[in-house]
Amino acid sequence: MDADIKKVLYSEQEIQAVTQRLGQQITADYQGKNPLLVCILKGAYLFMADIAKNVSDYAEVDFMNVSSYGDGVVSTGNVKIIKDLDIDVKGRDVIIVEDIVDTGQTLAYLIDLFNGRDVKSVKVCSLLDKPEGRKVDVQVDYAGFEVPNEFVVGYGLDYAEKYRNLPYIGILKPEIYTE
Ligand SMILES: O=P(O)(O)OC[C@H]1O[C@H](OP(=O)(O)OP(=O)(O)O)[C@H](O)[C@@H]1O
Ligand code: HPA
Repeated sequence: MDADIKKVLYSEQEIQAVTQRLGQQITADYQGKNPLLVCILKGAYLFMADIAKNVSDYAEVDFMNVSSYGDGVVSTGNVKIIKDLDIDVKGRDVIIVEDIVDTGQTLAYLIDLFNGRDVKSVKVCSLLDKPEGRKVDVQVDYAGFEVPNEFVVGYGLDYAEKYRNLPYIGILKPEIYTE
């Protein structure tokens, strides 16, 4: 699998350190509240587990599966809900847990959706931020690492469903995919 990776950007150890830092920040900011951590599947499945373990105050978790990339490396721009939340978000302090914010289209869609469902507040925690990919202006409140404008995989992120189980974040060799 490593043969498909051009460069490792962030090791498992570096990711653990950043999830600790973000978990501590969230714990401090939400003291006395009961935030709902919303994991955006599938990409955020590993990050969610690490963030949840590092939020030391009381928090609830729920899962939503949305997709807009299909099997390609370019967003279709059409965000589809594959699985919705189980918990009612009305009046809740929601923290969206994402693996990456790239064009920003998924996040813009989700923020609109949750505001329409009358949340008390909505913030965003993303392991990766790719600012050069942005097509829609969205803000990441808790960001792990900035990545360059290349297709990255690992630690939850896929190309055509592969590489999600890599324990690190790496740049995929361009010859592996076709745009
Ligand atoms: O900022 P954007 O350009 O919208 O990209 C970010 C989204 O794309 C990926 O999801 P994807 O649609 O690939 O589904 P997946 O999480 O199941 O892989 C990723 O997990 C984010 O949710
Ligand atoms: O760079 C990326 N890699 C994997 N999934 C993604 N979804 C948006 N950008 C990316």
